[in-house]
Amino acid sequence: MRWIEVDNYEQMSEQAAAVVINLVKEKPEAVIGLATGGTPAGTYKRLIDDYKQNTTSYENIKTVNLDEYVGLEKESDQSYTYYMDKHLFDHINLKRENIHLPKAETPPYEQDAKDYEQLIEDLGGVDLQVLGIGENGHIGFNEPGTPFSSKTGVVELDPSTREANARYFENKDDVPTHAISMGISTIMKSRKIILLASGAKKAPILYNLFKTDVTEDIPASILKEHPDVTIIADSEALALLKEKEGSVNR
Ligand SMILES: N[C@@H]1[C@@H](O)[C@H](O)[C@@H](COP(=O)(O)O)O[C@@H]1O
Repeated sequence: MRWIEVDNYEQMSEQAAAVVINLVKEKPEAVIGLATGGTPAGTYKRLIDDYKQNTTSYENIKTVNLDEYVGLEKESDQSYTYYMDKHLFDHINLKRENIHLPKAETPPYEQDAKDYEQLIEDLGGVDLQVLGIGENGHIGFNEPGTPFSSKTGVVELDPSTREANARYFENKDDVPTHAISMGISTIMKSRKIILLASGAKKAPILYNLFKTDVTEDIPASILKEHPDVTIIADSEALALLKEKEGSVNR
């Protein structure tokens, strides 16, 4: 696991976008795993700027998103489908048929999850997975305690995750209780992973992640067993770690 410290959100976004753009140039038919949330939004903005300025083409790129809320209509402002359209897909030349998110709109959700796992396999696996991290160490929507062997499935959201994501909803109670998420074993099959973190709220979990052994209590800790993971985090997110351990650029 490689740790890279950058000054701020803008630099984190810049570096993450550069990793994606390099892959798109090297492998124009790559499969890219994408995340939602506040953290990767700046990365997507840079991908759009680069697309407009340098005409980097996504014509043959395929995308698979990590997760989607169960039971929300795709058109709903809070669905991850809507998020991805608004923040990225509407602005670059990805083909609609190459964009994939778990369905999760209406039952049978378990079947949707199985189909999604199969789809990722059929695409040949993920070349690059972009990850954020929950304040409790979740990746995708795999909450603490999720078995590392988990495949894509229907997962229950931790009350703390619903709380953290309530800012995107009108009402706290509107936050769905479940999601379909790529499993931890699914994420681990990605050939390369970048995990992004920004802001003081992520400082405690990054410190815990750095210090911990691999444990299901901190889902992101499994990434220590992956051969190609880079954490790109800003100074605020690394503040506690640096205070206690010194430099993290290693
Ligand atoms: N399912 C998503 C995760 O993929 C994301 O990494 C996390 C952090 O979100 P943010 O980037 O807004 O802090 O939130 C959500 O729960």
